[in-house]
Amino acid sequence: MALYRRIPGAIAVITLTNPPVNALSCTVREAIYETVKRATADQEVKAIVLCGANGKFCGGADIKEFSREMRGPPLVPMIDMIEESEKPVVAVIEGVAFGGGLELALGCHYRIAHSGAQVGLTEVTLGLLPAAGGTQRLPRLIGVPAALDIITTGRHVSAQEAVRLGIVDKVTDSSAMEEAIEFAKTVAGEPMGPRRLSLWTAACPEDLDSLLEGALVRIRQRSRGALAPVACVQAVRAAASLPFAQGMKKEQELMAYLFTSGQARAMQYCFFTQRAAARWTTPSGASWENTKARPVRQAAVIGLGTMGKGIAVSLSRAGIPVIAVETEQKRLKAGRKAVNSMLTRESQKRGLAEAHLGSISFTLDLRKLRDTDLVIEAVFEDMALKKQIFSKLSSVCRPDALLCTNTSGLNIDEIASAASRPELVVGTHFFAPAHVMKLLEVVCGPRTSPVAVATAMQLAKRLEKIGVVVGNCSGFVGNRMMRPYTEQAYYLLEEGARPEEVDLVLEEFGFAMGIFRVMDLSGLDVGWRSRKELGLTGPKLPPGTEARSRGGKRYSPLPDILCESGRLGQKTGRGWYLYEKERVATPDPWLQSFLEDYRSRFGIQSRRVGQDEILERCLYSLINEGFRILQEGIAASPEDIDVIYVSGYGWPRHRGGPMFYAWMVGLPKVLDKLEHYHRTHPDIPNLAPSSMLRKLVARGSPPVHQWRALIQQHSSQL
Ligand SMILES: CC(C)(COP(=O)(O)OP(=O)(O)OC[C@H]1O[C@@H](n2cnc3c(N)ncnc32)[C@H](O)[C@@H]1OP(=O)(O)O)[C@@H](O)C(=O)NCCC(=O)NCCSC(=O)CC(=O)CCCCCCCCCCCCC(=O)O
Ligand SMILES: NC(=O)C1=CN([C@@H]2O[C@H](COP(=O)(O)OP(=O)(O)OC[C@H]3O[C@@H](n4cnc5c(N)ncnc54)[C@H](O)[C@@H]3O)[C@@H](O)[C@H]2O)C=CC1
Repeated sequence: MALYRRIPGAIAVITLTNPPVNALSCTVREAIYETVKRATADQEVKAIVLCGANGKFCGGADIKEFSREMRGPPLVPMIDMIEESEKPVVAVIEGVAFGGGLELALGCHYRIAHSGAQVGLTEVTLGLLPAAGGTQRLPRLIGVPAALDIITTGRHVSAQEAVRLGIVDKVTDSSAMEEAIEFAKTVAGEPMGPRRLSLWTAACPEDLDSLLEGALVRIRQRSRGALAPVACVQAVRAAASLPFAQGMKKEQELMAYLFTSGQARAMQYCFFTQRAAARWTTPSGASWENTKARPVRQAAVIGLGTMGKGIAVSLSRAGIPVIAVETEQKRLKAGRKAVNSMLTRESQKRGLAEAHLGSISFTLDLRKLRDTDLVIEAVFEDMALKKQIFSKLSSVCRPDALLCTNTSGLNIDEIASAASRPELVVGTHFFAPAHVMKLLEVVCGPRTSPVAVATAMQLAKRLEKIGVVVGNCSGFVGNRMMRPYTEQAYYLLEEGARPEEVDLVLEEFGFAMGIFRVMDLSGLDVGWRSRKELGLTGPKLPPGTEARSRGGKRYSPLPDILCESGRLGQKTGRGWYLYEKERVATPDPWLQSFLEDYRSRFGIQSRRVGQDEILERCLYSLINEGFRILQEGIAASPEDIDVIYVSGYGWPRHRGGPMFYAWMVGLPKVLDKLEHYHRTHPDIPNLAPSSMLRKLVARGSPPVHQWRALIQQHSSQL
């Protein structure tokens, strides 16, 4: 709702009141209409101040209403009514003004913000565009280039930047409300015509076409295949070239197109599932509601390699003092140098004084960890080494210290068996680069206590990451699902495809990089080491093992052969691609002839593999593994799997995540295709459709949010 009150000085104050973010629900819109009409009709009122309750102006339209039939007064005429008011309307922006919230403020004649506030037209992140006049008013207010950037990225703009750009008229460190009231008194009675943005003309550069073309290029790089940012560019073009009314018409047409698109549905699904992941539960009844996290006042990181460095930076950035441990002086020195320069870059980027960062001390002595509340181990992926460290930690650390491992797939329970308090051992699987990537898989072993889960999830929140609780199995959720996906990619090469063909299909789907480019970037030796560890290749492989079969199942030795010949990816200048210029992947003629020789050596008839087959075999095998994970209770819900893929593996947000995508495609189609590919390749067992998929199809393919009820009938590993 919106509360109305009169205060001395002939001011009416209208307060949006819809916790937690004062979203513009049907009731709120009705109340705004009514209160603005009341204020404009009241002869005693000379100016109107519009604010939000509880220190937040407005989080925009009520996203929950998008999936229902629209009721109540629409936003556009409501904002027009405010703009047309003869009495000045001053918006008080505290907390946030996002999406429809900022559009509402743009309809007001003045905007006064608190210095801690943020504004933004965030609709593009929900698969939409700012369709309450935002695409037309913002370019008129701040010019086309700056508006184009804000509208197509949906980025959050600080109050300081907002005043610099002219989005708000004034920023204050003290009470924005008081400032706005005083200001309103000074402008009461002035003509409001010049303050109506709909009457302005957008300042437009001469080279408008090249500006818009440049934006489209960046959009294709950032989010290939996404409809909303492209529609945003079209709407801004309308603002630059058409009168306001015609621009508004274009905005509405584009919105109608986006609103009913599967992409908008997928992105709104992502918005809610990301938040739902924090509400974890385990079948034992433990949950985020009934389990208190332990306070973390000091943390430690063991190992300052690729991951440890980023983890230490993340902790420090959250204001947590860190002790970083290495094995030898040289590595410690290198780690310290790298961490310090990352922190300097961070503080420059965020405009933070270094004093706001948690201090980091560096040591070779594990005994220095006696007072830490939480330790994160990030040493080599080696079970014996990890067990040795956990055993030492048990004797060095306080008995209640939480012991976390960053293993990317080893058995948490086996690691915990080396600790004296296995219930305080939990997996905290960060993703590279750890100070950038948002995902944190919180891996719960059979003996992990609820308090350990709660503390790790609380840590995720403090580090501004998205924590998702998963069960203990080889590769957990994310990496386990990657295995069948990468295997299919190798098999496709064996059968006749080229790496660049596979990558192109995946990039057209929306991944920022195809799988072969990803492997080249992270290093082919990562998977090679793990295959050697598993005895699939290398010295542990029993003599006489067939080259293309392991345990009666198909196996591709292609990546092993590449590694054996020193092709480890970007770092060696060649892998699946050639890198003559740093980081620029070019198809390698050597690889092409190597693949031809390989096929003829093994009598494989090369064929043209179609784009549909590439996409279906890669994605459906990954999705099928997701169904198995659900069936085994390794993930609590399909939504959790989707959050993991969108926030940790570059799955395009506008496709919702693998499980949501499967539902959008149609579960019967996914089942059909898997059956077909499994018939064609009976030696690839993970193409056999999982029983969970069959069950869902048999139940009529219910929407994703109903799967959880079916899954609960299965055992859970959480
Ligand atoms: C605001 C935040 C920054 C707050 O963050 P934080 O404090 O961290 O809290 P959260 O955990 O994120 O949120 C708390 C809680 O609130 C819920 N929530 C947040 N925002 C909203 C919202 N806007 N609506 C509903 N609920 C919201 C959130 O889900 C949490 O609850 P939980 O899920 O239960 O845990 C942060 O929340 C944030 O960033 N929020 C989103 C801000 C945003 O993106 N806003 C934009 C919304 S879209 C918008 O405003 C669009 C428009 O204005 C356009 C309007 C035009 C509409 C016209 C429709 C015309 C259609 C024509 C089509 C015709 C089709 C046909 O022909 O049929
Ligand atoms: N590299 C990646 O992309 C990811 C790795 N992981 C996991 O994170 C862990 C670390 O991986 P990386 O950082 O890539 O390894 P890395 O090889 O880059 O670094 C490991 C570091 O640990 C140090 N170390 C080894 N033994 C030690 C000991 N006893 N005490 C203190 N330090 C010791 C080494 O000196 C080295 O600096 C592994 O378990 C890995 O599986 C998880 C997610 C992603």
